[in-house]
Amino acid sequence: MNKKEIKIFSPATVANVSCGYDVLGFCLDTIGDEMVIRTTERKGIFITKIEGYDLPLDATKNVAGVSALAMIADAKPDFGFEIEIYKNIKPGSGIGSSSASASGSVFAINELLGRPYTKTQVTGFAMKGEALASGSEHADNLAPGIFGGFTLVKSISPLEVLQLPTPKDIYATIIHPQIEIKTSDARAILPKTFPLKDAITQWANLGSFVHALHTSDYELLKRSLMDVIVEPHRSQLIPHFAEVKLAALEHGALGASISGAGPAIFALSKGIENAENVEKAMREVYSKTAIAFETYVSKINTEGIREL
Ligand SMILES: Nc1ncnc2c1ncn2[C@@H]1O[C@H](COP(=O)(O)OP(=O)(O)O)[C@@H](O)[C@H]1O
Ligand SMILES: N[C@@H](CCOP(=O)(O)O)C(=O)O
Repeated sequence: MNKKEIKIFSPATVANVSCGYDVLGFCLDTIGDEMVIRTTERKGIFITKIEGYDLPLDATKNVAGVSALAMIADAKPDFGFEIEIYKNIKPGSGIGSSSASASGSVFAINELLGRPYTKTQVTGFAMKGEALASGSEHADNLAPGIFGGFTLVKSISPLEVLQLPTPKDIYATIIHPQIEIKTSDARAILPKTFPLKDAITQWANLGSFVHALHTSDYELLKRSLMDVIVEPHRSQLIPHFAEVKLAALEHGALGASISGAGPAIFALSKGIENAENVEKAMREVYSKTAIAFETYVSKINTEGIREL
């Protein structure tokens, strides 16, 4: 007998990770949404409650509903689902707010259906929801949320996700200035073509970053966390980005860049002490401004979305 209700934690995620625009991501542990999903006799998807932020209850306008509708169109259950969303991740944050909802609903429905779908298939349904928010399909936030740890999306069609190892002593620091940047807008400002020399630099860094994860080579990781493609364009949308990045690097971070489409900025550090020093240094930069902000230090969440 399958369960009729499930409560989950759907974590925030960091996409791009400097050198891996649209393909690399990792999963956070200290911030995420909660969701309750239960079966109902009436067929369909019904978002019955959203707390935290003002988002549409209409399932066709909410990313959680869109991905869930895609899954039930395929599974064709003879019952429906109610979804409650308790949002902690501000929409337009750059730490995968839309992704947490789009993946949380389908993760939970898959559990309630007795797990007929693989993690890759669940990610495929979640992409339908994520596309509503960002204007195009990408899975670099969804994959780390669903698989946990660091992930690389090798291809979106057909969808292929690689799970990468997590070096044991690596921590993330996030600063989230409370301004909103819509992912769709941050995608629209990017040039359509890039100089070949920049592409060469970027794929060399991406390859060496993946190698560094496999070998726990922190020195190489530090030299690979660079972005010559996206960061130069998007950093203009984030007040004090250069100062925050410099402060993080001067206080022990291995690297720092824009988290997803921003405005959040992430740093990776070896050891929690360095990650906390980086947090303090990032806070000092924004404390001198009128912009409200939140910061988080997190281990890498290797489990991903979990049942509560
Ligand atoms: N359940 C949801 N959670 C978050 N955002 C949602 C949700 N449903 C629809 N949206 C819309 O998606 C956009 C936020 O997504 P996005 O710009 O990708 O930000 P983020 O980087 O935080 O994921 C907003 O326009 C928001 O209204
Ligand atoms: N690869 C995407 C990631 C967007 O992440 P989000 O957390 O800002 O939704 C992009 O950079 O556009």
